[in-house]
Amino acid sequence: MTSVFDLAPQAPVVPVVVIEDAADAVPLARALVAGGLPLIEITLRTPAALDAVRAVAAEVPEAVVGAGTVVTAEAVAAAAGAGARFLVSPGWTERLLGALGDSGVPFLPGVSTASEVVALLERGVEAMKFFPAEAAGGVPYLKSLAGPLPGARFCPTGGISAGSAPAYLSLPNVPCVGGTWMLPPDALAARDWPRVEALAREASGLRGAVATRG
Ligand SMILES: O=C(O)C(=O)C[C@H](O)[C@H](O)COP(=O)(O)O
Repeated sequence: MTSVFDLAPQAPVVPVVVIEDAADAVPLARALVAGGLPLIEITLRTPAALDAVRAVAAEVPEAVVGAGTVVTAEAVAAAAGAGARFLVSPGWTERLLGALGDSGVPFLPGVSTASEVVALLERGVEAMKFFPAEAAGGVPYLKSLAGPLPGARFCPTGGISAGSAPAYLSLPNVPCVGGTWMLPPDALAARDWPRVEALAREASGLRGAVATRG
């Protein structure tokens, strides 16, 4: 199955969106895409989330929209039905993993310990979300996993900022990071899409910053 990491390999950052009004989804997604962040995770934390996924899938073809906070088998079916092209969960259980695998949609189950990583590798899953990234050990933790578990690749998410993202992106086992810093609540409340686009553009340049730093 296609890995989430192959859906938009040029995008170093996955914006994690919490949406209150589905009508905001399309302009918000367009701003993120224009800023260079086509991979967009809409969390299933609000009643508007599935409509938002549906709208972006239908109206913003340049975006690769996914669903986050997918914690039940029922949510897997709902998100896939709404057109989510990838699914993200903060954790996993056997039942959830079974539903994710059966959906045919690329997914990132969340892990925060070495044992969980081993358990997923044992089940043939190599793409994972590292959550909550900063609270669970951050860059030193992921650096420590790279030696014994080089097959696992992570999208760290949780507490990451524009300042801390480059250190994550410099790790060999981190193709991208997730975060909300390009979506400040006041900009969303004001529907300030140009500001979101500018912050997205800054975020999309972060891998370049890592590369030039060597
Ligand atoms: O909703 C989910 O499924 C989650 O796992 C939580 C999100 O990844 C974090 O809420 C990211 O938010 P920041 O910490 O602001 O970057």
